[in-house]
Amino acid sequence: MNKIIRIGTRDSELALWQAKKVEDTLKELGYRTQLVPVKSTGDLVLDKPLYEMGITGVFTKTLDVAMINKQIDIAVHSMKDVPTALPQGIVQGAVLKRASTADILLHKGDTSFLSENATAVIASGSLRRKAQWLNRYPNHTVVDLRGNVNTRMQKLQDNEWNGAVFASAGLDRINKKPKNFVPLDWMIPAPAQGAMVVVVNMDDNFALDAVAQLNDYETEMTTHIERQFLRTLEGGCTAPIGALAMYSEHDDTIDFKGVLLSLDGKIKFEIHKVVPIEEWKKLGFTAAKEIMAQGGEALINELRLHFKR
Ligand SMILES: NCc1[nH]cc(CCC(=O)O)c1CC(=O)O
Repeated sequence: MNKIIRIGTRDSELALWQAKKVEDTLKELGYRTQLVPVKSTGDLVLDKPLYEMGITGVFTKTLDVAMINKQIDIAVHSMKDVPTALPQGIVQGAVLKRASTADILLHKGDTSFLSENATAVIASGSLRRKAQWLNRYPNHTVVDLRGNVNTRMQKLQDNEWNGAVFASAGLDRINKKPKNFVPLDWMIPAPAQGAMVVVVNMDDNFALDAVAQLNDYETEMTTHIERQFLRTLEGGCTAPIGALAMYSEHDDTIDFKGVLLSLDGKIKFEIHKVVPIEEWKKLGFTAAKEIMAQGGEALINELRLHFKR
């Protein structure tokens, strides 16, 4: 019980907040912990190429390498940034209780551009947000916007754009949600948006036992459904895909919404199912198969070709 659990985190404000949240909870349970901010892959060396180890995520690979090198014991991620296939030897230790799943639009006080036929420039670096925005507002233009939450907020202020799309959960966590925002209740979030995951080395029973106590079963289940939908549809390519599963205690059912769009938002395949809880394990898979049968498979194949070029 005396071992110190080293918690790896990236050094953005949001990442640090999330890692501290896990640290505090572990401390409350009586564990000793240490936060280890990990900067870039540059100073981390592995004796095998990353892809051979199944390390693919842009946001997660630095921590994956640190974990395989045993420089950290666990890593905390925004679950939506984690590829659906984890690297060899790394397992999901816990999914924390989910916060808001919503996307929101930050604007500058005037929202008249949301009325029909108006034009506007909206910023987002996400294929999913861009496609859903253009599907709903075909007269608008969507420009690219990348960086961590703080950088993106600054860029919105520094540019003439009308607004930019953010995950509500990220802004809530670092307490930076401005008053100028509108919730986008029609937009389907990224699979696992608003959830945090803790990953652990497969053979580390001490950390696995500790972290298991942080798991929220309902969030584990709903994010599993959403990520299964994503994995079944895209199979390694990137595509504008949204998914949201919600458990209803009252009916003991899962409400699932999924969407796949073309990059320009002109084509959209949607699914909405409400199923008894007993069917949760296959729900993401069956929903994805239905989207494919609607014509989604051809669209995915097109996207695969597009990104190969
Ligand atoms: N890709 C960046 C990212 N990863 C997780 C969050 C916020 C927290 C969450 O969605 O769980 C964000 C910022 C955003 O999408 O605005």
